[in-house]
Amino acid sequence: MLSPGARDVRRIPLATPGLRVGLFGGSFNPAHEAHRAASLLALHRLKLDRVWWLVTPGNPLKDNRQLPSLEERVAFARRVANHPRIDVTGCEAALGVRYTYETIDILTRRMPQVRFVWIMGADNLAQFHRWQRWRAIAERLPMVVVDRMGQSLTATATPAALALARWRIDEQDAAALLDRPTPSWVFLHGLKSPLSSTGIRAAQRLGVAPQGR
Ligand SMILES: Nc1ncnc2c1ncn2[C@@H]1O[C@H](COP(=O)(O)OP(=O)(O)OP(=O)(O)O)[C@@H](O)[C@H]1O
Ligand SMILES: O=C(O)c1ccc[n+]([C@@H]2O[C@H](COP(=O)([O-])O)[C@@H](O)[C@H]2O)c1
Repeated sequence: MLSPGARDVRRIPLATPGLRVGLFGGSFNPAHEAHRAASLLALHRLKLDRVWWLVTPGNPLKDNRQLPSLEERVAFARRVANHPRIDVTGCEAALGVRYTYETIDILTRRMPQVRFVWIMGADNLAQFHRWQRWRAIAERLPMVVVDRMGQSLTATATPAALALARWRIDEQDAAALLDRPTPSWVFLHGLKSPLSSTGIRAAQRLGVAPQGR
């Protein structure tokens, strides 16, 4: 049986009909300022009401043996997010899903009046063709890709980006993304943070300050 605290960690945030919600999935091992900055960039440029950080029980493409518990990652992510429009949840664990297609399938069915958009960093666009049912994800909801240091030029030349290229809209039309039929996606420039969880974990092991802090 789950403790009351664990239930809170896994709860789906509340959303009223018509709300514009960005879904930002991640390992958050640990959460850092670039996650917050990417969320705020998407919030402002797409005129979202909220961003939900979906702390994954385990990225299906990563080795998760060293992954801290969901409870620890959510608790720390909440401290980093610290924003009235960002909700942090481990609800994928409660829903019993790990693949993003399953997550969005459940959320869009349960909340048909909520207008969801998937948010990811440019490194994930470069891997997107390896995700389960990635084409179906692009058909189910609009997507926003946030630039990431070292990925600006290469990410848009990767298999999924090329396959979806004709549905990419101009960045200056980003605020209209949620009003368009899917597939539809936008690449947002304006964030070039070198922060990564990998770098933070390495810095913690070495006892030095992470790059970008
Ligand atoms: N510096 C950054 N700039 C833009 N997007 C980022 C940045 N860091 C993380 N993201 C995005 O945030 C989401 C969650 O990322 P994640 O929790 O894996 O952090 P990470 O820093 O990429 O971790 P790791 O180094 O362990 O892969 C992903 O979509 C990722 O692309
Ligand atoms: O659905 C998939 O096949 C899939 C494959 C790789 C990553 N994802 C999702 O991508 C998000 C980013 O993961 P990460 O580990 O890069 O932070 C997170 O929500 C993962 O569940 C999803």
